[in-house]
Formats: sequence, structure tokens, C-alpha cells
Amino acid sequence: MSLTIQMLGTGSAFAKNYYNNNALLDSGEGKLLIDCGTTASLALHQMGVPLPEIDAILITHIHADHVGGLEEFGFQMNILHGRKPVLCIAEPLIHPLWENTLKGGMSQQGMIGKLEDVFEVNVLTPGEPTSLVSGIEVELIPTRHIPGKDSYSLFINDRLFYSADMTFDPDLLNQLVHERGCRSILHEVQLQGAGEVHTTLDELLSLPIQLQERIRLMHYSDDMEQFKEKAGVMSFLEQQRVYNIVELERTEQK
Ligand SMILES: O=c1ccn([C@@H]2O[C@@H]3COP(=O)(O)O[C@H]3[C@H]2O)c(=O)[nH]1
Ligand SMILES: [Zn+2]
Ligand SMILES: [Zn+2]
Repeated sequence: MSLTIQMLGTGSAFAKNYYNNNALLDSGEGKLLIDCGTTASLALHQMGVPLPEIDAILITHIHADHVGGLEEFGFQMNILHGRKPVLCIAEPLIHPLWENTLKGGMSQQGMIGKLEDVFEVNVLTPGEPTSLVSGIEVELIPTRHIPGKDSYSLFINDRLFYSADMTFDPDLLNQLVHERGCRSILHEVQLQGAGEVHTTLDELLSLPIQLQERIRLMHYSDDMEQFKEKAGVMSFLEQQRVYNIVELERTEQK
């Protein structure tokens, strides 16, 4: 079975040339949206993907570039299409997502008082690979991002690592590749400055070359073009280009 990934956008939270770093996985039998940021519905519209075609949404963590589009997605599906979208989410994110992000805009007296009133909630257990849509199995891996804020990176179909926003974790990357058969890595990157809550390009450049060869960069700032020659064997994912994951597993990328 083939699996494709198309980034709705590849931008950092403050990018203006790129949409939010959200992704559409398509197994041919089902579509999974990874994160639903503020720009998600506009990007999907431009890609020609109607919201009802998406079988499930998976959330990595609570920042607007990853969840800011859920209010519109939820309302559109309920009001215009008469059904609740499936929302896959780690248990610790449910309370903050509703109480701190969605409640203000979505609550309606007597009708909407909790996440489950708008979404079909699929509660995920970190560390347990779970089939989310036909042909797409995902394991949530807790990774560090903001102190005190839960965040989960993804290991997809036992072969593709998709980083959430995360600080540098070379041990995890080594373990995934050398012990778990990970063939390619889509990794967030911060191109300039100290990587207090993100992973910097310099940190990724410190990895063994065998790891760098597997890495494609995403979640980058508007000055990305200036860094193409500074990224060594790593290349930048292009937003809205459709990649077959087999194509991502080739080592010569440039
Ligand atoms: O301690 C902090 C907290 C946040 N921020 C910025 O806010 C953004 C929120 O979304 P993001 O996680 O994609 O990126 C984050 C950063 O750009 C930061 O630089 N330092
Ligand atoms: Zn982000
Ligand atoms: Zn974040």
C-alpha cells in the first residue's frame, strides 16, 4: 500500500510566506490530518481537499499553529456536513484543548459543553501504536517542547518519524533509526538563534551523517532560501508538494 504526505504548510509559527506546519497523510484508503492550525482550512481549500474527505485529525500539542483551525473545522463539519469529525488526541491534551483553547468560541448553552459534543474523540495512549485510519498506524512519542506543556511526536507505520515542535533529542533519533527501523525523519527546524523550544539547524548538523541523510526539514522561517546551501545533506520539505514516503527514504535528496 502506498502512503503519501503533503504538507499543508511548512512554516514556523510566525512565518508569513508559508502556511502552518500541518500535514495530510493519504494511504489511498484513508486521509489523516496532522495538526490543524489557524491556516489549515485555507490551505486545504487551495489544495482542493474538502473537509469531509478527511477521516481523522491528530493533534501533536496545543499552540495556535497546530490547533488554531479546530474551531472552524469543527463548526463546518457539524453545521455544513451534519457530522462530528474524528479527533485523535492524547488524553493529557483533552482538558487544556477544550478549557483553554476551544471553549470560548465553541460553547453553546444546552448544546455544546465539552469536546465530545463537537468531535468524535479517539483517545490515544502514548507508546501504543494505533491504527487511526485504514493504512495509517501511529505511535505517539512524548517529546520536549515547552516546559509543563505536553507534546507528542509521531512514529508512523514503523518507518517514518514526524517531529512535533521539539527540542533537540539526538538519543531519540539514534534509537529510532538504529533500533526501530526508522527510514526517514521529518524534523522541525529553527534556522537562527538559540533553540530554546525548538531544534536548531546547527544541532541537526551535529548528528552523524547517516542520520542527517534521512532528515527533511520543516516548520521553518521565511528566510529558508538563504539556508538551502547551509543544510548539508538535509533538504527542506516543500509545502503542498505530494511526497510518496518511499521517495523520502532515498538518501540522495539534493
Ligand atoms: O518560550 C517560548 C515560547 C514560545 N515561543 C514562540 O512562540 C511560538 C509558539 O508556536 P511554536 O511552538 O510553533 O513556536 C513558538 C516560538 O516561535 C518561543 O520562542 N519561546
Ligand atoms: Zn509550531
Ligand atoms: Zn509549538
